[in-house]
Amino acid sequence: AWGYAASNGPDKWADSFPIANGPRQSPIDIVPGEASFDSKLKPLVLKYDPSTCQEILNNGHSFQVTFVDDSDSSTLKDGPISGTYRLKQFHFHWGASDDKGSEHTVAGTKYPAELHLVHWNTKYPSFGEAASQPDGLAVVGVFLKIGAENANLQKLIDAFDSIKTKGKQSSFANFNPATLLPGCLDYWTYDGSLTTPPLLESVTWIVCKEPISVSSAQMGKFRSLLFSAEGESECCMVDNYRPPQPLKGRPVRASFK
Ligand SMILES: NS(=O)(=O)c1cccc(NC(=O)NCCCCO)c1
Ligand SMILES: [Zn+2]
Repeated sequence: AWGYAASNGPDKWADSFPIANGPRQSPIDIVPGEASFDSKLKPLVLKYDPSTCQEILNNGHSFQVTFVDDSDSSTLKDGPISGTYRLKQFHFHWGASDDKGSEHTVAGTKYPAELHLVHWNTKYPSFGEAASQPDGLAVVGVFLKIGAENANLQKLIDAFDSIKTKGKQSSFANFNPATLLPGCLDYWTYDGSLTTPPLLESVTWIVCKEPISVSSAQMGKFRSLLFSAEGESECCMVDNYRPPQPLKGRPVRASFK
């Protein structure tokens, strides 16, 4: 199965998922000077209902907070998209040290971690259906930068003891993902893909320019999670990021000057 080790990591994914070398793969290196300001881009409209927060789980690749998505309670609208996209889950990617970990990079700069808020287009019947459509998903990416301790991230970290190993999950209620958004919602947007297998080219990427803070000690807690299941030899969950992929002529637009 795929992972992030030398034997099954990003350089090997094309063996089982040939779309890995496709025309709209993610992540990318965002070069601000080459992005074009588009005045037609609208501000993001994110409406999240904490009561839709369901559980937190270790899926063996990251930890994920999953939401009830059977109604339009938690949605993303406007921005570069048309229609209504429902929040399904959010998760993170991070490094073994504070000098790497994000998937997108900004003019080559790597952040220590990146948050992905995953939404699916309600013109399709489910996440699974939407994930196979070119306009099926919209993922909001938020960079994490080392600085002050983040009390909102700490609520997630406090649940880590119950999801240390692959396959563990626990109930997680009343968390408001809006508390993880930066104050300014300026963004870059481009057409891309899932950054993990099956690497489906169905994602409108919306990457926020402004990072949120995380302390180095809090990053240390992220690194205490395990890729391995209970009873297996312990493998720290670190470096679960795909490096930037070729842009292949895609435009990157900016919502700001
Ligand atoms: N990293 S990401 O592009 O935001 C993204 C968003 C939604 C799904 C995925 N990838 C997957 O669901 N892969 C299937 C198996 C993952 C762990 O069970 C990646
Ligand atoms: Zn992700």
